[in-house]
Amino acid sequence: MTKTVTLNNGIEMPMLGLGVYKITDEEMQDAVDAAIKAGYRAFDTAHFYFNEASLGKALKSSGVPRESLFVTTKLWNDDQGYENTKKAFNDSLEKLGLDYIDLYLIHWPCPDNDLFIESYQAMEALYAEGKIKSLGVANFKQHHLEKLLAVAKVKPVVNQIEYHPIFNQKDLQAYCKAQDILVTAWSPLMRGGDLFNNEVLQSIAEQYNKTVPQIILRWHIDSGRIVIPKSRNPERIAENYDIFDFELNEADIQAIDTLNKNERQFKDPDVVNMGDLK
Ligand SMILES: NC(=O)C1=CN([C@@H]2O[C@H](COP(=O)(O)OP(=O)(O)OC[C@H]3O[C@@H](n4cnc5c(N)ncnc54)[C@H](OP(=O)(O)O)[C@@H]3O)[C@@H](O)[C@H]2O)C=CC1
Ligand SMILES: O=C1CO[C@H](CO)[C@@H](O)[C@@H]1O
Repeated sequence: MTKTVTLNNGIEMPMLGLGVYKITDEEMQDAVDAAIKAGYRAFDTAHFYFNEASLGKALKSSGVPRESLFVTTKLWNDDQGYENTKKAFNDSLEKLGLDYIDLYLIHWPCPDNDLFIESYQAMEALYAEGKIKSLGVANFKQHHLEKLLAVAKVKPVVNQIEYHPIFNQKDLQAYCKAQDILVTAWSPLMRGGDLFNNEVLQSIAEQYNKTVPQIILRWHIDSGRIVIPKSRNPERIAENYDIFDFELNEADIQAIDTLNKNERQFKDPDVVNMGDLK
């Protein structure tokens, strides 16, 4: 049974969802079927992933009632600005085949265009119309949030940021917590690879009779972060969900915290601008 968390607007959000970046249209139906079967009800996509239509189609064919699903999508950098945001949102809504989005995020703050306030104001208008149930941001550093919070009428519920054992953003999470904003960890598994061979993680995994990815995901959840691991593989999708029958003790959480090297795997949000990442 998924653990949920209550957002600052009273809405319940699952703490584990399926990230679908790089899941192709051809792979989507099997991935969604496997996820629904395992118990996932939350899905994280973006205009930038170019798979909103196949995600929407797969969710529809799952037969799960709309009110039991939690769908997140994101405003792409090139679509920032008041009118552009409304247009981009409606486009995402149509592609997903939905009549509302559970959580809509500004994907990157984009310091060069300084449009995120305007974009957010358009999102507030869509929120008032009931087309977006919760508003949020992604890749916002503290200074971006301060600027937004100074004018926002509706508080963002989450900030979705890069977070994994090698890049631990504890200070930003603490700032978000003080503002009643939750952190969602993107690349929660650091996209796998060498991290899975880490000896500290392997020894904790043995102790709990779990796999390293399961330990990392549990570390996030036990530290108060929502997670959206991506997998296209049905076995790994199920494995990543099978983490609700144990909790890490404080010593193990701290041992994983000490793996931090402050190394982003991706660009600093202060240098990601409109037109980047095409
Ligand atoms: N807001 C933002 O700017 C960003 C948001 N995101 C969101 O976060 C989600 C997750 O992040 P992502 O960058 O995809 O990286 P993840 O940390 O979720 O890692 C995904 C990779 O790990 C592999 N993997 C997943 N589970 C396992 C497992 N149990 N055992 C072994 N390998 C595994 C997957 O391979 P396989 O598929 O073959 O199983 C894939 O290669 C994205 O899909 C997206 O929704 C991501 C980046 C930026
Ligand atoms: O959501 C995303 C998926 O990952 C990309 C990096 O590989 C990011 O640029 C983007 O923000």
